[in-house]
Amino acid sequence: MIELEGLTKRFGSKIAVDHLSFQVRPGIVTGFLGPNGAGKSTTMRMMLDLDHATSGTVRIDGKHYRELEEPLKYIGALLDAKAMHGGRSAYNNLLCLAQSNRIPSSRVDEVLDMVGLTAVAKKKSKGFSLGMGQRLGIASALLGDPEILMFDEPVNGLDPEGIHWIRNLMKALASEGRTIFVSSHLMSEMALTADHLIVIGQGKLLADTSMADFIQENSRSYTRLRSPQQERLRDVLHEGGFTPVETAGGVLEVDDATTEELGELAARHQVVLHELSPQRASLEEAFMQMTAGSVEYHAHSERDPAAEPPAVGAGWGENWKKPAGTDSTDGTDGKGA
Ligand SMILES: Nc1ncnc2c1ncn2[C@@H]1O[C@H](COP(=O)(O)OP(=O)(O)OP(=O)(O)O)[C@@H](O)[C@H]1O
Repeated sequence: MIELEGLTKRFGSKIAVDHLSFQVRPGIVTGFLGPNGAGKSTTMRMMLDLDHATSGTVRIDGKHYRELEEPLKYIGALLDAKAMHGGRSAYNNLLCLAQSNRIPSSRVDEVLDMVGLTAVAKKKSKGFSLGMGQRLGIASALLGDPEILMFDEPVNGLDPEGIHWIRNLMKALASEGRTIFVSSHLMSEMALTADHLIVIGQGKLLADTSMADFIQENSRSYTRLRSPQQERLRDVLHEGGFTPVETAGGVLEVDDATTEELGELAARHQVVLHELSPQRASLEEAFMQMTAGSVEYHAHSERDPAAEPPAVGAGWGENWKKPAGTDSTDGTDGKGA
């Protein structure tokens, strides 16, 4: 378990992290999202005591990082894959880390095997590709067999097989009851990996919620219907009390109805259906929805918001429906569930 309470970091006049309070719970993968410059890396660095907090606290299983006797055995982290000593082999990089943390050298072989680097264990890490460097960074995070693991952009530079591997690794580690905290800019990847989301913008907590609830509350879900008897279908839907909206290609879209209701209605009136499909927005679309109407979007209103990336800066996330008691604007952030 990781617990943040009122965590704040100032760099001069810049507030990078602003009274953040949340918990990262064991047994699930918690995703950490926010636009560039939101304060994710600074938050993670403070969790590991690499940056000193201006105010507030972080507790790792109830203790401050500095109070952990052998920290690698409590918390492992991949923050910067390039942090390894390039002149040393992958094996020696891990061996040095193991020896300085009283971890048996046999564990080095185990983690090299886990990340698929056994064949290049004796090669100097400066010759490694970005993906191999990520794997070495993940190996170092796993070295102490910690209960808590933090990964900052772990899929950076990984090929599809590597992405699949890290996704399954994180899920497997979580299913063993470990606490997994991961940041990523790849929304599609995050949607497949994380069970819970912590979202920040401009250093402030915007959301602390399950993945399913986040998508549900920030997007429209509807049913798509196609039929060779389109006009008849439209009439039947109207008679059934629904309000179909016709879109391109003769597709009808209906909100607030289940596929069962619509399918049975069509069957009762002997209308042939070629498509009856529930539509649920992706995590990325939910983000677009969350940021739509923000101050920045109004500033660019002549352009199509759907073609824009999520807004960064003032107003980011204003549309998020915060759970009661999580208002961070007054500096008294509520804790997440
Ligand atoms: N050492 C520093 N000195 C001054 N400002 C800093 C420093 N480190 C971070 N910042 C600023 O703090 C803010 C948060 O940065 P941070 O790197 O934590 O964001 P992030 O969410 O990790 O961004 P990204 O997604 O781009 O990695 C940014 O405005 C950044 O410019």
